[in-house]
Amino acid sequence: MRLKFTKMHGLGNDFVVVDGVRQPLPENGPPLPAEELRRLGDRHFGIGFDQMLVVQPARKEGVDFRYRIFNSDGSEVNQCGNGARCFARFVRDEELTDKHEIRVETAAGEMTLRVTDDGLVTVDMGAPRWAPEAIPFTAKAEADRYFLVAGNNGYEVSAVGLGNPHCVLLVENVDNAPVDTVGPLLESHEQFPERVNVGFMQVIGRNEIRLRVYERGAGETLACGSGACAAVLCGQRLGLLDDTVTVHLLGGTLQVHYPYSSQDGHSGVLMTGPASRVYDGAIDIPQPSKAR
Ligand SMILES: N[C@H](CCC[C@H](N)C(=O)O)C(=O)O
Repeated sequence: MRLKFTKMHGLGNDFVVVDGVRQPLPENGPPLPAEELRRLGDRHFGIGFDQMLVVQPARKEGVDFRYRIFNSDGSEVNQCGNGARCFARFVRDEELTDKHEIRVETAAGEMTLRVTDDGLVTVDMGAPRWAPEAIPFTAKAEADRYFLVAGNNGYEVSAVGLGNPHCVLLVENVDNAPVDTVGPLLESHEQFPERVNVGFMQVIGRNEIRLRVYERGAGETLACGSGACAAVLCGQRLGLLDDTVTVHLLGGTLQVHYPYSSQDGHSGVLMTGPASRVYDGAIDIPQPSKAR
């Protein structure tokens, strides 16, 4: 099978976007066998990506599309902030829609994406989930801070869900934060039954932070949209941040705003940033051997 794809990125968090509207892809489950998806995600043996995004036709009223997200380790996940922006740009570039406001169904629920004339995209990431079981996270009770023991050390973290789980640590300076060591340690911490994205946040002021993220299923990325929202939410909960925050990531800057309330009383986290297209490609995928 020849698979057409588009390489995109949101501040260097990079994606292979596959069009499941005009290509025959499975409606559920991975678009490819997991080992093939991991091979394509490999930056030496494949195309290389942090996540694969699968764009699919809407399957219910009130939404324009559905899209699904696969980490480079093959795991399917429910949320990707940078991916949502690239999805919105993709469907407009491909003339699959001419809307500026796009409703999309994801495994985390429905989201509204707004594409503005300056090429930026604002994503309503939905309301934060603080209850441990909704993150999911194992804890006796919901709290502003949790103390995790990992290896021979203890770590104070905040935890929040945005359709995907996040924990956030405060650091003095992201430049020397222990992302490579503490990131993987906490990513697979037993109190996060579905693993977790780990954010290292340096507070510059009440409207500005620096952030690095060790992503679940992908390792450290140059940017993490849901991670940026999670860090702002945790910083607000700790009384350190105001409603609108500029988030400086390795790959660039996002604007995060919370709370806002739409006409129907919905209150979600708004994230605004760019979405970049790099190139279009096609690759031959071995057909799974037919069962004899
Ligand atoms: N690694 C994440 C998915 C991608 C999120 C990130 N790329 C973003 O922009 O939000 C997870 O396993 O939940």
